[in-house]
Amino acid sequence: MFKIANFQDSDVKRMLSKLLNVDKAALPKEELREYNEILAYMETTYSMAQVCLNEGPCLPLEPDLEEVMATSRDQKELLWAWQGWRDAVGRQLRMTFERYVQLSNKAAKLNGYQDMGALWRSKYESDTLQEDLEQLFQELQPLYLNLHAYVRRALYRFYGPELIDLRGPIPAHVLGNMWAQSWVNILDLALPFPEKPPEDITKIMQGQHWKPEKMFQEAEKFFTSMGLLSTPPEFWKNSMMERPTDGREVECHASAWDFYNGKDFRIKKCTEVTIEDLLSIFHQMGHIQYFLQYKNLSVIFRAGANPAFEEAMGSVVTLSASSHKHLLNRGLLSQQHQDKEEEVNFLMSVALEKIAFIPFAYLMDLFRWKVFDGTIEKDVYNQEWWNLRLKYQGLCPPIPRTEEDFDPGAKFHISASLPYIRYFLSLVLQFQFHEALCKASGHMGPLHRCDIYNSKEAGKLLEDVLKLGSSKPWPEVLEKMTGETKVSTKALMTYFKPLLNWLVTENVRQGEILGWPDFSCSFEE
Ligand SMILES: C[C@H](NC(=O)O)C(=O)O
Ligand SMILES: [Zn+2]
Repeated sequence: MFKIANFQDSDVKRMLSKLLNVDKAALPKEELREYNEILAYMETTYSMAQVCLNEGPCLPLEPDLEEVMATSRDQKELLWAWQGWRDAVGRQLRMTFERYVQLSNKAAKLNGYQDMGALWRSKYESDTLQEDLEQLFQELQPLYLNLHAYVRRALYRFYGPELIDLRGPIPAHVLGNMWAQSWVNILDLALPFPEKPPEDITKIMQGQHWKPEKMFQEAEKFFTSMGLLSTPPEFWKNSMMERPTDGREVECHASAWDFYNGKDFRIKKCTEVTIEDLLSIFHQMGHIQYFLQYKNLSVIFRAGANPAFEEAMGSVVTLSASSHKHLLNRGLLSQQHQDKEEEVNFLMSVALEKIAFIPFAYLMDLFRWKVFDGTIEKDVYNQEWWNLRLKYQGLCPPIPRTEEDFDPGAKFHISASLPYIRYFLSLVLQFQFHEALCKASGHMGPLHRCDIYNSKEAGKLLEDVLKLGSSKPWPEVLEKMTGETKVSTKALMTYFKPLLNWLVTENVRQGEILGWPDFSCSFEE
């Protein structure tokens, strides 16, 4: 055992403190084997699960069940997919998850942490993390509550009062997504100016015969246009860009991989030719760019400044890539000018993706931290999950749930033991980064019209940050990029200001109630 205090050099001290945490490897051999079996079982159950129609085919999550959740407007069909997925996955994982929690906490204690939640939070090197997160969430609440009330009204217009209570939570199966974490797929029901619908970029991509490889090339071109690094030949040879057709069972949830040899970097994704998948590829390419930029650091520093930085790097590029200016420039839109109303429609589409996500991204680890620290005991896992879904997202299950169910297990990151607070922090950080990079690129005008494509100045600023990996405390890295040492919601609020103004006016006009005072979950008879 070495005493870090005896060392002077700050880099050496930083390295040693990181080396001290060996995570699961601290478990005795037998329990480590059991832990790995448990993780393999949870991930395999998730990736192999299908939901079968009475007569006829069984549907996997990607692309089939996600397609149903995104496009069906028949609430019975939506309920079938929603319930079927939770029966096929969540229910199967419940017992295993209880043992996963025990072994995880044992490993955490062996590394000197109170529980696994404390070990996960330690990656942010802050003893005020939870208070800071709650503060960020409170600042974003008005934006979310206005969006929730507006979308609830839109769903009420379509599904009627027997399904939607204008003073209550929204049933979780009609929001266009299996976990109601992104509502972008019901934009058609919630378009502020329906007489000016946005062009369908997926249709344009398919009309132009886009293929998965071209989507990856398009994302890489964005990074190289800024003077950043291109991917090595191994990337194109070793990546899995489509679901295999040779019968191999794969985990389709997109991911990026660093093989830590300076040459082998890969993305695994079951790509469909859609705008949603194109933006997801930009996100994954952001991970790859981070790997490339820090590949010459000592291996202990080959990570993001904190996990949220890793998620934000791809997402910040996506903010430019999804802008009207960029899509027009890349031939994916034909309509030159966007008037004020079309701009509100555009901001609504971004808000349905990003603002709807806020409470979901926050509660995913609020739930797991409480499970790890024992606040949530195993015989109430599911009701506590839904208490959080009601409190933070204003959602209800579409049908009664019991403790036979384990609905959190139906989300990939819980079956794969992947922490999630990184996505909440990334949501705020990516707008802070976007504002800084847009400024560096010389952008003038509203933040939501900025596109940093081709900007060498923005590329240089990004490169200086990416190269540092996790070799410096993240506040120092944040200051290098933005001049600030604290995560701030200011840039996000600036980006959505025009939409919030419109939403508040619209909700006042409709006499909407913000929130869900009728908090009970009424179930369809
Ligand atoms: C937001 C998160 N993205 C990712 O895993 O790449 C998710 O899909 O839930
Ligand atoms: Zn990611």
